[in-house]
Amino acid sequence: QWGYEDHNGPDVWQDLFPLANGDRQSPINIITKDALYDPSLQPLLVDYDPHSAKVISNSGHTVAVEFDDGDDSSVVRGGPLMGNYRLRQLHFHWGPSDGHGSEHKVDGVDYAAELHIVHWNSEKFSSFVKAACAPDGLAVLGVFLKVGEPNRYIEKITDTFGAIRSKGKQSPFTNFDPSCLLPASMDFWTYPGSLTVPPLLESVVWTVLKDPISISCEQLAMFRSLLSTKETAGIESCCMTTNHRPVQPLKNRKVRASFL
Ligand SMILES: NS(=O)(=O)c1cccc(NC(=O)NCCCCO)c1
Ligand SMILES: [Zn+2]
Repeated sequence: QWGYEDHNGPDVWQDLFPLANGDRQSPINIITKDALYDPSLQPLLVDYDPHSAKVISNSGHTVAVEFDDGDDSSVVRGGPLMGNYRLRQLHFHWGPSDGHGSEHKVDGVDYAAELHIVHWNSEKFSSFVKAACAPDGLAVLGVFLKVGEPNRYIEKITDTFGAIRSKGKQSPFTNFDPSCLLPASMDFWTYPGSLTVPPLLESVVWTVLKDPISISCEQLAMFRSLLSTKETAGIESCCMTTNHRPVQPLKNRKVRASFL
């Protein structure tokens, strides 16, 4: 099973997942001076129904809030996107210390963590799984987390950790609108990329917000206290201390900016 340790981590994912060395892999280092301002980019518009939120789960690789994607109650549109993309799940990536943990970088700088809000193209496809195999099938909104003040909305997520400590655990989680985890500005960079976890499918239109949201170091420590092992693991249980993929080659891609 793939993971983030030496024996099963990002450096050996290519053994089982050949796309690891593909032409549009994520994450990347966003070099701001090379980003092209594109005035034709529309504003990114999110419209989420808090009742779409269903469960929060420990997948063993991250903690994810899963949404009911049976209709277009919660969507993102605009920006570089053609049509509606339906909200599916959100999850986080972090590192072993506060100094790094984001997946994307900005001018070589890491943030402490990164939130991914995952959507799929419900205009062209009938399911997430089908959309995940198409070049414009998924839209992931990336939000950087910077260590600072405690975040009262992240607190709603960390409050559930006692019930989902080990891999495979789930807990009801509703009445949650992910807009509360977005910064004041919706300025973004966008580029064509991939899932940052196996199978690394090259089906993601990435939009990475320029401004971070805050998270406290205590809240970050709670993410690292989640377990990547099942409850039955007993004494061999281990903490989810890191789950971020290193940056990948830009190759023949352009990053566009929605702002000057
Ligand atoms: N990291 S990411 O590129 O945003 C990305 C995009 C789409 C799916 C995923 N990850 C998954 O689907 N993981 C399956 C388990 C997560 C829900 O428990 C990650
Ligand atoms: Zn992710």
